[in-house]
Amino acid sequence: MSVPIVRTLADLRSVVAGWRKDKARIAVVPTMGALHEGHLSLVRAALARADRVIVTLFVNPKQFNSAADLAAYPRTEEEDADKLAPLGAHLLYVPDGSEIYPPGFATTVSVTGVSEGLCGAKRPGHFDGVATVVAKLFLQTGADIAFFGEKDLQQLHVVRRMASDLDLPIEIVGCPTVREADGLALSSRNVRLSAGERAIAPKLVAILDEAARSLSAGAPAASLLQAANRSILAAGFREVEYVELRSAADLAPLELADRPARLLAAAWLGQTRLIDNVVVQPAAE
Ligand SMILES: Nc1ncnc2c1ncn2[C@@H]1O[C@H](COP(=O)(O)OP(=O)(O)OP(=O)(O)O)[C@@H](O)[C@H]1O
Ligand SMILES: CC(C)(CO)[C@@H](O)C(=O)[O-]
Ligand code: BAL
Repeated sequence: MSVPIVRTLADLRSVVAGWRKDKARIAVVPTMGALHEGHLSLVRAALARADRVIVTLFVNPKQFNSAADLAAYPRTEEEDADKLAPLGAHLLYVPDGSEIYPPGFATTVSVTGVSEGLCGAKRPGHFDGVATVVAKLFLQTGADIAFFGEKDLQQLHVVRRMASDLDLPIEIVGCPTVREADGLALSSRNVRLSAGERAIAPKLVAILDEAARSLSAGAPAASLLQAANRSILAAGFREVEYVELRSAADLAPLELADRPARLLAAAWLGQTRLIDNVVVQPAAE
C-alpha cells in the first residue's frame, strides 16, 4: 500500500470534497518532510482522532533565515511516502511552490506577542513565515483538527493564537516531544550533526532537566539560567541563543516556577541549531 500524493490545490480539494460528502472528520499534520518518529507520532495521534489524515510536506522558504539553511534542508519525499503508508495516512499533500505562493502573492499573517522573544528574537520573520503557510494549509485542506509537536513549543503557541484570533474552525492539538534513547529530541536537522556533535547533543536536554528540578525545588530562575547557559557551553555547544523559564499557559516570562512552566533553550552545535524544552513542575508553596 502506498499513500496517494497530490500536488495541486484543485486535486486536494476534489479529494476533500469526496470525504466531506461522507461526513468524515479530517486531520492535517503539517511538516517539512524528512520524516522521523516525531512526525509519525503526530500522524498516529491524528489517526486516533480523525477519519481521514492529510500529511502536508512543504519546505516553506518564507520561514528560513538563510538561503544556505534552505538549500541544505533534507528532502526525502520518496522515503517519507514509504514511512507514511504503513501507518494508514490517507493523503500526502506536496504542493508545488506556486500553489502556496502564486505570482503576486502579497499577504503575511503576523502574530504579535507570543511570536516575540525566544526563537522569534533570533529568527526575524520566521514566525510570520510559519503563520502564513500554516494559515494557508489550514484553509487549503479545510481540516477540522491539526497536530503539532511540543518540540517546537513557541510555534505551537503561535499557531494556537493565530487560529483563535482568525476564528479558524480548527482544533489545534499539541503532542509530546519524541526523543532518542539518550534524550535528544528528534529533529530533521539532526542528520547534519557529526559523530562528535551527536555525542554532545543530548547534553542540552540533560542540562535543562537538571535545571528544571532545581526550579521545581524553588530556586530563583536568574542565577540558575546563567549556570545552565554556562553548562551548555562547557558541554561543547558553540553558542547559546537563550535559556528561559516561561509560563506553560502562554509562554510569559517567569522568575520563579510558581505555576506550571517550561524551560526552553536554543543553542548552536557547530553549524546546527538545536532547540528543546522541558516541563517544570511548579514549586510547592
Ligand atoms: N521530536 C519531535 N517530537 C514531536 N514532534 C516533533 C518532533 N520533531 C518535530 N516535530 C513536529 O513535527 C512537525 C513538523 O516539523 P518539521 O518538519 O519542522 O520537523 P523538525 O524535525 O522539527 O525539523 P527541523 O526543526 O529540523 O526543521 C512540527 O509540528 C514539529 O513540532
Ligand atoms: C509547521 C511547519 C510545517 C510550517 O512550515 C513547520 O514550521 C514545521 O515543520 O514545524
Ligand atoms: N520545526 C520548525 C521549522 C523550522 O525550523 O523552520
